[in-house]
Amino acid sequence: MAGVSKVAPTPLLKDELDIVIPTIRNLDFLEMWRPFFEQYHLIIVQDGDPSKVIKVPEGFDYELYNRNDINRILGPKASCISFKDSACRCFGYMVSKKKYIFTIDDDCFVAKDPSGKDINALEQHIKNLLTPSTPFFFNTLYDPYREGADFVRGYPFSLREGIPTAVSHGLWLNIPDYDAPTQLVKPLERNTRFVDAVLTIPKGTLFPMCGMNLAFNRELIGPAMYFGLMGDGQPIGRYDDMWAGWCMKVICDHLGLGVKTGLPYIWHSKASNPFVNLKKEYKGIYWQEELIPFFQSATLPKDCTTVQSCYIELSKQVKAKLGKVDDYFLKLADAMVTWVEAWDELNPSGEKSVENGVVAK
Ligand SMILES: O=c1ccn([C@@H]2O[C@H](COP(=O)(O)OP(=O)(O)O[C@H]3O[C@@H](CO)[C@H](O)[C@H]3O)[C@@H](O)[C@H]2O)c(=O)[nH]1
Ligand SMILES: [Mn+2]
Repeated sequence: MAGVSKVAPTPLLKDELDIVIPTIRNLDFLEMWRPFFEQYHLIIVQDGDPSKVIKVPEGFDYELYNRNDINRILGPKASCISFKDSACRCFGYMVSKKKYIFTIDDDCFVAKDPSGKDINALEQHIKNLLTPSTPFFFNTLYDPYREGADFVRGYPFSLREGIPTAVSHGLWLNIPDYDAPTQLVKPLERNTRFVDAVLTIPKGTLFPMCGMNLAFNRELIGPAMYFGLMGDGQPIGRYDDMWAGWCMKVICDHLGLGVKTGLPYIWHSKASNPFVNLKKEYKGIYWQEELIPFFQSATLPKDCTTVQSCYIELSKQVKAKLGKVDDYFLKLADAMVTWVEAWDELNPSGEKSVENGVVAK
């Protein structure tokens, strides 16, 4: 029948996906997401003062963890979870028991597509995660698995099966995720450009992963999604998601897992203070000129076949090669090990080998 879509509806995955929200404020923003989120279980990671009561709108199914809970559950290993920084969200990844995670900031709202339709960001992330990635050969018509697109002429048929997708990185309308210097120079700049595309990030290419609107397959890559030590007592902030993205991408490339970026968009409503951000970021702005070459040249041994073993190996290389940049990286390397130990303690199902993107049973 004309006009009837032959495309299967996107599975809800409502019992296989947790939504992780780091927060220091009441979660009124959930009202706007209610049509899309109400069927899902939320994991709220309350940062800052644990005695503050976070109000969650009625009708949502959630568990909430504050700093007292984190300390109680992890004991001394809680030292690897940041305090007074959105990096605390990774505790939610660790305590979840679901296959998929979607994490979103509490100042991110439902965006509209050019037709004026509300964007179900979660549905698009699920589509991205359930369809393969193509990191080995670039498809010029973007996502070949999308309705109305395909592989173009010259695309090797031997590569058209693609590989499993581990991470789906969404974008933001209105306030873009700019660094502090850019925010200072362009305080009024707003992102109004809706680009209707999903791209696989090619193998061997790093990217700046933003934690604001992000989903991933926890079973494939969860142990690598450590949002590095930031915030209280740390010399740097706002590089938690960047650190996770660089470690994750090196491991995904090694294990044959894919990473996508593009749709879905959310509406990012609040620009954090650029001066506060500059104070948090400034060391990272020059450190990253040494960090990026480190990750670009990082190689993992063939016998690293699990995410955990890859991550531990990476932490050793961080300690050996980045300790000279600053003692902070010696502490971060240790925190990476603590994170994996804590992960395995809370997720005793054991390490699983990943061979060419396929998790061993
Ligand atoms: O100490 C804190 C501060 C904030 N949060 C929660 O984290 C997110 C993000 O907070 P906010 O929107 O105020 O900050 P942004 O600068 O826009 O954050 C984005 O930039 C990067 C920071 O690393 C990251 O990609 C985004 O988070 C909100 O949910 C706050 O409630 C916190 O937990 N602790
Ligand atoms: Mn924000």
